[in-house]
Amino acid sequence: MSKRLILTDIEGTTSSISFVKDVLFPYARNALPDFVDENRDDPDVRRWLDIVATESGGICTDAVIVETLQGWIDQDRKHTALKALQGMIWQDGYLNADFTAPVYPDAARMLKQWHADGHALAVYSSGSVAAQKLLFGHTDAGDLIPLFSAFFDTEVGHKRDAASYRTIAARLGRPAAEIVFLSDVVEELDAARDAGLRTVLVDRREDYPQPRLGEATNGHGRVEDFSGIRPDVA
Ligand SMILES: CSCCC(=O)C(=O)COP(=O)(O)O
Ligand SMILES: [Mg+2]
Repeated sequence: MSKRLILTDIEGTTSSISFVKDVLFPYARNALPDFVDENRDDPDVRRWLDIVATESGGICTDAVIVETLQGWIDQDRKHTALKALQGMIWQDGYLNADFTAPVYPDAARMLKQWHADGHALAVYSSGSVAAQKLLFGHTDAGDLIPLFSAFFDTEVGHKRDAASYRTIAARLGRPAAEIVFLSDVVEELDAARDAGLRTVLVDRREDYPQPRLGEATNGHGRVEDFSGIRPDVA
């Protein structure tokens, strides 16, 4: 029997919510106007701006699109267009060393350990695949990208839809029951379990000061850091 594959979320699971909310989101919010000014004719950028315009009721100026996107950042919308544009903007931040990505030490340690033990590792986050690779390529524990064999974002579907996890299992070529999904969000774990994946709630004290116990875990195994996870008995 092959070793179980570990599929992990990022925000609130491998990295703190505060890094995303207090560093990444404000960086993208501030940089958006200049980024759109400078890249409005790049087809890879225009494509996403036009999707935002369509969702905002049709024809609108780029200034309105920027305001819409900034509003979505404030609301933490997990919209694929926003996430794609954020990923492009964060590239400058990582390459200019404006920030590195903090990964919880237990997460970095256990991801390396599981990889060395022969478990395949993959990522599923609302952040775009490009943003995921930037983050794991520039962590405070070094470049962690070689640990992962696949990356998935909301182009496969939303994280609270069971169909997304079925698509991921099919793309990975693995039975759902051989995949262990790690997340801080119970609704995401519910969707993964509906698709037949194994699930673990990562309930970090730094991100969730009130422990989620009893009914709040909705029957998912619960840990406070990665050292409590046993992939082969999850
Ligand atoms: C990939 S880093 C950016 C994180 C982000 O934008 C986000 O929305 C994180 O959501 P997650 O699904 O990782 O909780
Ligand atoms: Mg999360």
